[in-house]
Amino acid sequence: MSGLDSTPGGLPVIDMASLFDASRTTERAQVAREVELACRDSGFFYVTGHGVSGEQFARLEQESRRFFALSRAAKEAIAMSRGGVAWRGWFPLGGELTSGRPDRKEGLYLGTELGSEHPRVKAGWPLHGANLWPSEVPELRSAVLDYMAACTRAGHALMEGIALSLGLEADYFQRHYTADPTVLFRVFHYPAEPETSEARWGVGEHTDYGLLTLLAQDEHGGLQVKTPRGWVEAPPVPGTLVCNVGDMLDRMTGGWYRSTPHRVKNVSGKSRLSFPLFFDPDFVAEVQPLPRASGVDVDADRSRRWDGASVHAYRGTYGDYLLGKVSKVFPELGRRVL
Ligand SMILES: O=C(O)CCC(=O)C(=O)O
Ligand SMILES: [Fe+2]
Repeated sequence: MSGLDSTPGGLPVIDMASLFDASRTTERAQVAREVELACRDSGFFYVTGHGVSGEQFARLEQESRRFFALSRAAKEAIAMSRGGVAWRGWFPLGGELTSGRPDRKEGLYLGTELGSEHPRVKAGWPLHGANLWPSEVPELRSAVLDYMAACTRAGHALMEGIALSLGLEADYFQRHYTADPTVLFRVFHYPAEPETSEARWGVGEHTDYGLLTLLAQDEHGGLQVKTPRGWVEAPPVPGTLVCNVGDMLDRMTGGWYRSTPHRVKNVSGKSRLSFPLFFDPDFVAEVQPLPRASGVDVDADRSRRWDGASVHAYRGTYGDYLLGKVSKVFPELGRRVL
């Protein structure tokens, strides 16, 4: 427990424990109010009571550090180019272009572990398949899979809180979008930059694509969020996850909840690790505006959207939207899949 109500930059810290227990109606209603305030303001908030243990996080961090310390050749053995259409594996520093420029980070792309017998894998669906694991750090596999399982449970619970905050039944998202969520997970390493360097962006300004992102970060910091009051730091708070609204929730709510631009610059002088889990709609879901009955006027707030209306304009499935986005940040892979 952090014991904090908010970070120095004003991002709220919400105890979400009651979202795991449907009988705690009063507390859940209170959490829903806090979630609503956060989503109406910056679209960013921290959570405690998320069910990911300190031990799970510590193992994830430790094994990830061991992975990034491997030689380039060892990391290249699981390069993304070997992951095929599943879009998994390691990419080097500068290998991803979040806002059209190379990011100052390396990373490991992961997701729901699906075997070759899974119907979607058999049918060759992009972004579905097996993760690539480094043979030199075999412990990384269970550390990642345990963490992802716990964090995905937190994602389901949080979506109940978000549904309640929008005046919907708690299981609204589960019923319509996330019975089989698209879960992508990344392990990022932002190397220490020399103090004199013009510190380029670790990740350029962007919004996330899906419903909700749950991010664990080490103690070094560097994440920045564009709030209505300007850019603020989202500093590390031990034991918390940083959550933010993605484009699909913005789309469903007509901008009532905001998918907020954020970026990373590692100025700590240390090597920083972060672990975003993207909790997103089923690949085949067609994401629709919320029912009017929820009381949210999905048209009213469209103009608040930071980049005009792009997330509201597209047609198709979440998978189509995601592939369009991913092919911009990884042009090489995009050419292979699309
Ligand atoms: O590393 C971080 O703190 C944030 C990463 C991020 O924004 C992303 O992967 O979408
Ligand atoms: Fe992001």
